Amino acid sequence: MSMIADFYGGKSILITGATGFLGKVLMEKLFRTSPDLRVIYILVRPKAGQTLQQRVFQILNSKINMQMKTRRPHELFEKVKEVCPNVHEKIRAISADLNQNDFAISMQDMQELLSYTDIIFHCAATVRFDDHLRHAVQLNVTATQQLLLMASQMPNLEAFIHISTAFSNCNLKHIDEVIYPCPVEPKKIIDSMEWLDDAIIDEITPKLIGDRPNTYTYTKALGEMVVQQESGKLNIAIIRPSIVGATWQEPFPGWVDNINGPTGLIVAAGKGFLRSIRATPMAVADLIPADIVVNLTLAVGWYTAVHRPKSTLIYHCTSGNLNPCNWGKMGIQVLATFEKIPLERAFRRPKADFTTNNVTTQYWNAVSHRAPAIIYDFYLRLTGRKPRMTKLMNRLLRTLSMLEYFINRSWEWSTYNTEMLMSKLSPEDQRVFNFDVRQLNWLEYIENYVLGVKKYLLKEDMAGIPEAKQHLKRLRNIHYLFNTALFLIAWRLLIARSQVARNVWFFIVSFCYKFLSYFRASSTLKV
Ligand SMILES: CCCCCCCCCCCCCCCCCCCC(=O)SCCNC(=O)CCNC(=O)[C@H](O)C(C)(C)COP(=O)(O)OP(=O)(O)OC[C@H]1O[C@@H](n2cnc3c(N)ncnc32)[C@H](O)[C@@H]1OP(=O)(O)O
Ligand SMILES: NC(=O)C1=CN([C@@H]2O[C@H](COP(=O)(O)OP(=O)(O)OC[C@H]3O[C@@H](n4cnc5c(N)ncnc54)[C@H](OP(=O)(O)O)[C@@H]3O)[C@@H](O)[C@H]2O)C=CC1
Repeated sequence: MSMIADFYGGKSILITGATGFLGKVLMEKLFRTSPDLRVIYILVRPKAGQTLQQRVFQILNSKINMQMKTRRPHELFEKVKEVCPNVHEKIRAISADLNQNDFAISMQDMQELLSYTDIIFHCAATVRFDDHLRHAVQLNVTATQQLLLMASQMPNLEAFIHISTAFSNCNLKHIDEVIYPCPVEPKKIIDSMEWLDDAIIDEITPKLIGDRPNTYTYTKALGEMVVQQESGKLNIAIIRPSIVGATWQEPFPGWVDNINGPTGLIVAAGKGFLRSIRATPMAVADLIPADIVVNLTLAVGWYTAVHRPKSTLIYHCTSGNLNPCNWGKMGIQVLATFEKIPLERAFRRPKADFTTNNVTTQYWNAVSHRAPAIIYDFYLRLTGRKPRMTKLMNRLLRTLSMLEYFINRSWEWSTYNTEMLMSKLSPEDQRVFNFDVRQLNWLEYIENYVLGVKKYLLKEDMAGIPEAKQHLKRLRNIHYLFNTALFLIAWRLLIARSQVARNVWFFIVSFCYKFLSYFRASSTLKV
């Protein structure tokens, strides 16, 4: 019997960010392992044209692939529906916007949340690297502060689990499971965001974030400080995952549904848009599968509530120190998988190289990214269609420039608390809530990741693989034709303009002619 699964039975659980990547996997695992939980409250903001019910429906139900008109196998909540057929009755969606005062939650809903919540998992955040500081502070800092205030009014609350990121202190090389203070107090930052105008905020942002690369990592660090300062009598724990990737094993290998982190680049490589990337092949690729993060989160929730550690414990959910893999190995495996299982309608053949300095990066960006996009847009214009490739390529290059910081450095995260927790679990819990990253086989994981991107994110049918391979062959022929034509044109132009080139050309032609004549003569003699 799993003690952790048992613990969540009958509980009322509040999840923020449940419509996000990690939130969905968390909810799925909770329902699958503790189908007798009382309710999961999810704070959901209404989105353009969608009611709350429609958003919940979208999480729970398989999307129909309109091209195939069939229900696709393996949607996220498929297994849950077997063990918990009334799952939709156990999700209580509460209209809430974390950017608003009191989250704009109705009085009645607030009363219900305060009275019944036993555990909080705070996953909501803005994960954009380029978010305006005001917005990033509002969501990653102020909202966390408000949620803690709410939590302090919950008489039944047993644990508050805050999801941060292993990169909140990415300005350091070695990171321990402690909170490192930022120079300016979060309260001062929150206050200043109230009265400073956008232009001044823009001006001071680089000074505030200091040696961190973006507003995301900075505000996540401030969020941790807020958690520490406002913890009061609450039982709190912080989890710091590194780069969250597709699921490893559960509920299915390779499940992923958004383009954050490496996923977007995997798609770009598979579709042939991404041809070169500025990355250090030997740098540690600290990826961590989403199901490992979720298993650790649920174990931490149990441990924090039951064992009530005296101080706020921080748990690193990283792979680098226990089972390292590097970007070089990862890139090779991604491309090898696309050889076997290509994506449909690729723009070019999947083939990408790592570059290591600014000059080669600029060169390959011009030759392999910008030039093909301009040529393709020219072709689209000629055939009366709207050009779009240059815009898409510029977006990709912007994304690459934002991710570069993370793929050209290595960090060391200590994992004492995480390993301590693992040793406290029963063998059954170690199996059901496995977060031992040492058991992960990277090559197998990456292959499943790439396959998952094709199946779950892009919703491509496996039956289309032969056609996708055919398409790649056509692209290869076009590539050879194009290169030959380019060579001939360049040569013709050179010959027209340069006496030296002409001389070289005549020398080569006469040499070939003599060579052939010699062969012809010697074969005639033999006869
Ligand atoms: C040699 C072969 C190589 C093969 C590949 C090898 C893999 C190497 C991978 C290396 C990756 C390294 C990643 C490091 C990440 C470190 C992470 C730190 C960990 C964390 O804690 S944070 C969580 C991660 N966060 C992110 O990843 C967010 C990063 N993204 C952004 O900040 C912004 O999106 C970005 C990059 C600034 C781009 O902004 P913008 O140009 O404005 O574009 P949009 O965001 O508007 O989106 C464009 C387009 O995509 C759609 N979109 C956006 N997000 C999603 C989503 N989550 N799911 C689905 N679709 C999404 C969006 O709607 C837009 O579509 P349109 O149709 O409207 O144009
Ligand atoms: N993905 C990763 O690589 C990593 C993630 N993390 C952390 O994990 C957590 C979850 O990340 P992930 O699932 O990937 O992120 P997602 O972007 O997929 O999800 C973010 C969630 O926050 C919600 N949210 C955003 N703004 C608001 C708002 N104003 N009001 C209510 N809800 C809001 C989103 O809701 P909506 O659907 O309405 O947009 C969504 O549910 C975050 O705290 C992140 O910092 C840490 C390390 C790595």
